[in-house]
Amino acid sequence: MPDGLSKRLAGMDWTRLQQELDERGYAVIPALLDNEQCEKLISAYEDEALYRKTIRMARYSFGEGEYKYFSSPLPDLLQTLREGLYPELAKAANRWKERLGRGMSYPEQLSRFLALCQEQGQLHPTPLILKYEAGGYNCLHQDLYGDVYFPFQTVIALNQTGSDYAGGEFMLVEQRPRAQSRGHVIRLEQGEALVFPTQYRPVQGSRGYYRTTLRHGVSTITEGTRYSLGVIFHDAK
Ligand SMILES: O=C(O)CCC(=O)C(=O)O
Ligand SMILES: [Fe+2]
Repeated sequence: MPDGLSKRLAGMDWTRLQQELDERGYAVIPALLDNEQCEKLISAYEDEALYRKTIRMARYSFGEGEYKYFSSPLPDLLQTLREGLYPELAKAANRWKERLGRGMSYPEQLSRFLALCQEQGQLHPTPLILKYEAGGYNCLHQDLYGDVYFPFQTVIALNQTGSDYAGGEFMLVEQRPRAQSRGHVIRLEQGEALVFPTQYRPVQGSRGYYRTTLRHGVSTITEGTRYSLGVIFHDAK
């Protein structure tokens, strides 16, 4: 199964993705997973052996809904996603590091980046599956789990807006220096992935690049149940 995914990743239009990331900070990858892959992930939601931790969001005032972190070793599909997306995103991360004049250098391979996480005691995998029922939502936040962090993350819609649920748009809010915040609303189709900045992005200004701060969340699900898959690259303490 991940063979098809590896091919899909290898055949992607990475040039366009790089351009979109630079121009607006985020990029959509159409049909990254097929419906069967999405449905398999959803049907494994109750298979507790796959997960290391369940978070009920209301308990921490994170929102309303639930998510589960996959345990190590990650299922093949998640390992393939993380490994396959990382190298191109690391190129973008290093380019942004130059533009922002801050941050670490990102190794070319995921395994080397994860070794850096390990050195800082960040040992636990962070990919997660989220489930929101009607009334659910995810407050604006950033996913930082220690000193080492990767500046991009990915979320994949596992079911279909319109037929499986209504509402539940992905929100990205960009806080600009000494200016009002700008909001982006992204409606993802089943199997589509969104690559977005974990914390900052460089924006071209009249005197070079400046930095905006990003937070993401999910608007209220008004009907049905929404499932999503989060692929975060840095591991957690
Ligand atoms: O459910 C979503 O679309 C967003 C999940 C999220 O916060 C994440 O993947 O980091
Ligand atoms: Fe998140």
